Amino acid sequence: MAVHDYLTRTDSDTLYSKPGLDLLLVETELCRAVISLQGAQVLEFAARDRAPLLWLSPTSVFEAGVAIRGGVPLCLPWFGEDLNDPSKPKHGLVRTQYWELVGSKAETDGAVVLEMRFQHAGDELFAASFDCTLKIGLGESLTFDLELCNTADIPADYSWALHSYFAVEDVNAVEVEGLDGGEFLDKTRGFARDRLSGMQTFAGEVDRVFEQAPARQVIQTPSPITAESDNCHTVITWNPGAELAATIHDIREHYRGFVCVEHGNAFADRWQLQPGERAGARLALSR
Ligand SMILES: O=P(O)(O)OC[C@H]1O[C@H](O)[C@H](O)[C@@H](O)[C@@H]1O
Repeated sequence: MAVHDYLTRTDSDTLYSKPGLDLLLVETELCRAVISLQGAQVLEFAARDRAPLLWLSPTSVFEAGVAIRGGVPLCLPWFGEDLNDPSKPKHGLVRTQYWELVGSKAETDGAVVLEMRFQHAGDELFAASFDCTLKIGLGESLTFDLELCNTADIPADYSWALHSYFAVEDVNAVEVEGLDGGEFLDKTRGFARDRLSGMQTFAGEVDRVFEQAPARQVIQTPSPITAESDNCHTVITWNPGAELAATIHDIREHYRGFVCVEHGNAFADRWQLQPGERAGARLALSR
């Protein structure tokens, strides 16, 4: 398959009638996907004859430097608030920066792999320079292969997550399998430690960090979603619930349509990389 057979360069005006960002559209026998060059963020993915995997806010803005609400943003090199300096942007730097598409190829099984790259020079927000490659696999499932290299001459801590917004029929009826018995930090209660018994459900606001979490979760909703990871030790479960959602301009009443089950290495699982050291991880999502 030649590149132009499956990849179209487009923009948010053409696809969503909201000018502002350059997008990639991938259409193959196996799937349809939309990817934003800002953030290397997958916004839409549906395998052929399958329900859409991801939720993209109908009220998201598409503006350079502003986080897009939905899909799979990559939060890196810190996750959530920078605890040492809350004035820094939430969820790191890379989700609001333009990434370079450095390569694309079609595999023999028909899957398309896009290779995206972002290089950080080191600045006042994050002193260490780093080089980040994200290979996005678009086939029957959606896969991410992340590789990060600390290119600085100082050691640095990297805390990150692929912040998947999964499309669900009704968040109140969703159950997440694969976290039973896990200890978590409850962000809604000042990071209090607690332990989950049974399935993770979403009655109201949920914001939990599971360290050393199992590699596989199943999101039970009509047409279940499976997430399977390799070297992602942290799972974060999030939905703001009705009350908090009402204060978030690009969520509001739409909170019922998604659940976030995020995979990465944050908090105690963060990567501590020496100068020149690399680390990698993989995540596969399917429905
Ligand atoms: O609104 P954002 O900056 O995209 O963050 C959205 C959410 O991301 C994660 O799930 C965090 O654990 C939440 O605390 C946060 O509210």
